[in-house]
Amino acid sequence: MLEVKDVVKSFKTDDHTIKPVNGVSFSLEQGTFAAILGKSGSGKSTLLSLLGALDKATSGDVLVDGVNISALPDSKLTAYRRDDIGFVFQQYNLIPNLSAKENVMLPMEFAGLPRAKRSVRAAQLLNQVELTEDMHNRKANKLSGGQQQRVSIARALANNPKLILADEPTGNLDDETGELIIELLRSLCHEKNTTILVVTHDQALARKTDRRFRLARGKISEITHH
Ligand SMILES: Nc1ncnc2c1ncn2[C@@H]1O[C@H](COP(=O)(O)OP(=O)(O)OP(=O)(O)O)[C@@H](O)[C@H]1O
Repeated sequence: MLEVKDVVKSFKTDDHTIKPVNGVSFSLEQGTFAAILGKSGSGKSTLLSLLGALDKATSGDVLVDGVNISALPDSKLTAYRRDDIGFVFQQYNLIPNLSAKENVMLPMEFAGLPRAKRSVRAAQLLNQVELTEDMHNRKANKLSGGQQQRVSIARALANNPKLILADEPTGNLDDETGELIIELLRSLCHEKNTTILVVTHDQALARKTDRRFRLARGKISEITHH
């Protein structure tokens, strides 16, 4: 469902051009839990932003379910980001003074789902990520890190995306909470057949994935299957 073909991203600085992503190709089948690993500066976040259409590749193609997102006009990219991709961030990026449920309802509102349906679906998703009901109406800034990450995963699932992209989802959590979040992502992947790609330094997280891609200086240096 994801095909990345010879993708390059270059930036011009004052006196030279740098290529944080320099000819990356790989593919992922639907329902795969995959990780991108690599040292700091190896190009992981840049690659993730290309896959999520937060930035445009300089050359190469990114196909999601057969649609080449590198060729989509800007007007269609907004809909792609909203409908086809779920984002999970290290810092959760919730709206602090909205409740857990309101945070999850927000992307559904952008997608035009009627209010009553948004409310029911948000509650279902929060139950799915095992956030207890007494937390649903609690403001995001009154939740623990692990609880906030659960809300952010529920929000990522809101519009039933084809692909979830997660940048260091356990980076701000203690080991035990991180472990629970890893298990949650893994079960979502395998039970709901969602494709999840995480960028991580967390070895415990990487060990739980089905496929790992190691980046070094903007290129894939190693692929591991499990
Ligand atoms: N907009 C930009 N302009 C110029 N250089 C950039 C830009 N974005 C990223 N880079 C450079 O590209 C390289 C790769 O950055 P990237 O953030 O993708 O690495 P990373 O592997 O995610 O690192 P980390 O693990 O530290 O987050 C770095 O040297 C960075 O400085």
